[in-house]
Amino acid sequence: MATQRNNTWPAFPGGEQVKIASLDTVDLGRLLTKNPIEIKKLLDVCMTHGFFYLDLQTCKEGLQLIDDEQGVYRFMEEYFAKPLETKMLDDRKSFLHGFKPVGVFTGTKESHKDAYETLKVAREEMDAKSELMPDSVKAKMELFDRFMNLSNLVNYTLLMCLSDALGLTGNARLEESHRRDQKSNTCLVMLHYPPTETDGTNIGHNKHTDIGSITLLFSEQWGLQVFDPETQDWKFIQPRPRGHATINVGDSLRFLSGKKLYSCLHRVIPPTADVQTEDRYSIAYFLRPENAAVLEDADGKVVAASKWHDDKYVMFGAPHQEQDKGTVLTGGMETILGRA
Ligand SMILES: O=C(O)CCC(=O)C(=O)O
Ligand SMILES: [Fe+2]
Repeated sequence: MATQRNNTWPAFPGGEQVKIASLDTVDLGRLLTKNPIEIKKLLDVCMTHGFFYLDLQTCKEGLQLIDDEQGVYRFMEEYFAKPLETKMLDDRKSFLHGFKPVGVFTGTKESHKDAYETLKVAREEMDAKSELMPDSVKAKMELFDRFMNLSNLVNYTLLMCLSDALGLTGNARLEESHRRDQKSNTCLVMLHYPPTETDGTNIGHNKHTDIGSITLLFSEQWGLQVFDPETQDWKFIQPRPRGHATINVGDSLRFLSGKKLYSCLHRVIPPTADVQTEDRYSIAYFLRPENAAVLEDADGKVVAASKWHDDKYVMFGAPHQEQDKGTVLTGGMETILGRA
């Protein structure tokens, strides 16, 4: 039985009525004890929506993650409030490590750039306690190490339950292409959407499917939207702070599952008509396959997981016209869902 720590979730800003996605909730405690009904439910949501809430309040690992989530927000408020010049010292011009300023990628609106900055910590650098990690992260090593380990445990639990539900054995099990001692692009990404101008050139986080296998996402604020194939429009995802994470399947897991699982199309827009009025924070832990894992993409092309990662990041920076020409940005899902 879930101990509900909080079920009064924030209302949409300004009291406006908006379309809200109806997502199922999966229980982490039940998955950890291999409850067959919960495992079946997990498979069903991953085959039909690819997006769901995960209730973290039903096991000690989840409760610790909820507490640490708050610690990470406090860190982010302090970190992103620093002057740009200071944050740029952490810019390693990398898709996997360090700081990225606002405006590197394409935004949600034609001829606009993105409106978010990020700080990334790769799992392999955390595992190696690498000196290359940002000093501010190293100063909070205990928090980040625990947070990333718990996020990893959650995503592996999902992966193992999905392997069970799909009846996979031996090397075909999904965990076998996500071995922790192999090189991968698995990482923690902290995202900050600063307030924007009315007529600014930066807006949102453009529509996309995630590159990797499973994304564990936290945010206490509105802005995330998912494309609903039934109604052919965007719906907001209700934030459920202090108790739930939002989980989604990414392209790599879709491809590894022989396209049985559904990699979901999503984006972030300011909830208040094109202008981000408050600072928005979100935290994503991206579990990705080993770099050498072999994927068959939406066009039937065989690619290494690391190449899919790099190609997709290059596409994030391309103009809309270019993005719309191929299947990379949305993992081919627009052919299935309809054009967003
Ligand atoms: O900021 C968010 O809520 C979502 C970010 C996201 O979709 C991503 O970084 O892939
Ligand atoms: Fe995403």
